[in-house]
Amino acid sequence: MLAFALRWRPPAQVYGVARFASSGSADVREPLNFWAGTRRKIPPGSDSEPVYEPSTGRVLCHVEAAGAEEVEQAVQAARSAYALWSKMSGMERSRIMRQAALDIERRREDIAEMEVVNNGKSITEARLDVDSARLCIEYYAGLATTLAGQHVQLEGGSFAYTRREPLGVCVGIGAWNYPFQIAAWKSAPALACGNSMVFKPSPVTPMTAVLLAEVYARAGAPPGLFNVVQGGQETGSLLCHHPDVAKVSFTGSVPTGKKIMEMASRGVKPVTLELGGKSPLLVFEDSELENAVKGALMANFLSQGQVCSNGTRVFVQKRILPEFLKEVVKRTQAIEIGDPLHDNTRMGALVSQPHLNKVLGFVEQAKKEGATLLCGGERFTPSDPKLQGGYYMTPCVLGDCTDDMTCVREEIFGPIMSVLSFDTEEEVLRRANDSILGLAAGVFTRDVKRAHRIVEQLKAGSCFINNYNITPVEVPFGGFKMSGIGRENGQVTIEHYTQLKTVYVEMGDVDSLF
Ligand SMILES: NC(=O)C1=CN([C@@H]2O[C@H](COP(=O)(O)OP(=O)(O)OC[C@H]3O[C@@H](n4cnc5c(N)ncnc54)[C@H](O)[C@@H]3O)[C@@H](O)[C@H]2O)C=CC1
Repeated sequence: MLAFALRWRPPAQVYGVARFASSGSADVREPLNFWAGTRRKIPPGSDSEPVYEPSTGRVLCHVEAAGAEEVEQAVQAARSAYALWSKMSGMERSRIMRQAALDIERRREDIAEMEVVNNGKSITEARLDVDSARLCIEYYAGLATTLAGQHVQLEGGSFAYTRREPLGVCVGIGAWNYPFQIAAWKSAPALACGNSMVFKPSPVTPMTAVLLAEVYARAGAPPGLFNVVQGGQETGSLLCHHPDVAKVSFTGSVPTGKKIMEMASRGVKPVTLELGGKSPLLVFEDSELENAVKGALMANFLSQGQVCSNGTRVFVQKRILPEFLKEVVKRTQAIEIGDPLHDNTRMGALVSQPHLNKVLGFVEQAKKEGATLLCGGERFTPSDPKLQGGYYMTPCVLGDCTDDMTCVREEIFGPIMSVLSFDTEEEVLRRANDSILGLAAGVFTRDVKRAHRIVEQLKAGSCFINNYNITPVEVPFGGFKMSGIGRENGQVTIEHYTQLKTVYVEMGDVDSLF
């Protein structure tokens, strides 16, 4: 999920001073759990996991998992904050959220750098992620003032009205690919609607959610409004089962999404699920080739390819295939890989060693199944000695792919573009829709009628015409089929974080049947 259009320009005045000129120098000491308004240390003896700096392979710190007692404290803190927050007017909530957005703007560089240190993506992308988080909070701060019910006039002067009420304590569970942005995309609509939140980041990237917690606290949020508990599966499951939790919003893999849904079903709790994708990108022979090539790169190589909405099945109409491949390969080979904290780097490190191994395994498998390796797909070792333990690989383009290959069927979550060819519109639509997933899809064509005809038939939640991976916070984002349930961003998300109460008001006498 690229959160945000690259055409956005940073505000004229950006505060914050770069702390790390290059990778390998971050020093993390402060506790990463946060509830009731402050960072919390977990008592010794709890589970702890090493956290790595993907660009160097260095251990940054150990993250302490919250157990049953800590989860309880965080949920109770969220309950107390909810009692205050849910009674405030939309204007009051909006003011605090706007303060939070301003603080994020001031701390843009600090937050972005910490994201790079923990996730491995380039600083250029991390800044855009932070901007997206800020914009999301600004957007929902605006919507907080507009929440309203309906008035319905009924017979005999009686009437009914609806109240749009918050749900209570909501849980957010995040993935490692957009750690800060996911925390903001989940908390902003939740808080705008009057809920409080306990957020659990991925144990792979625990560092920046706590910065968001500090931002909300500094902005004047009641202690406990946004809490962070660290940990993996166990902590996540404690949260999902907790009787005082009203809703779970999850971003991650399909198998975990199913488990979350099962756990939430025991308490009949609503879920929002943002899951994986294997999205198609359709390039017709009448496309503007340069834009189509740029679109294919944007669809595959952001965040080292670790993006759920990526258009990893690139279908190209036969007549333009040679020219398209030539350009795509040329541009892919020119991608600057290296220290993600350097401004000129366009591709940093993958998130972890096991993940890198898994992605490289997909390249080997693709070769065995008959795909042609057109470029990349190898482990990359930067010349800087500090970076030599990092998890880098060269971005890869696979040609001669067919629909049955593993690289075309499975979500790889790495910088691998699979290119397939097609002849006709009917054929490519059938093949594009032949997936259990349906997060996103894209089409490049100059024919405006074809573009809309295609989009109407694509089974995907987010469709792009003549661009890819642009996700402004004003519009809903989410998947069809096994890519998820519910939406994030846009006005519709208000419905996912509120419930309606209907109030009937009798203006006459009770007309009893008894
Ligand atoms: N759709 C997307 O945006 C993402 C998709 N993925 C896909 O998932 C694969 C595995 O990545 P993971 O980080 O292991 O994803 P995951 O789906 O296992 O984990 C995502 C989050 O869920 C939590 N979690 C895991 N098991 C849980 C449980 N039983 N109860 C409650 N919470 C639980 C994790 O701690 C993490 O915070 C990736 O290789 C990629 O293919 C990963 C990240 C994001």
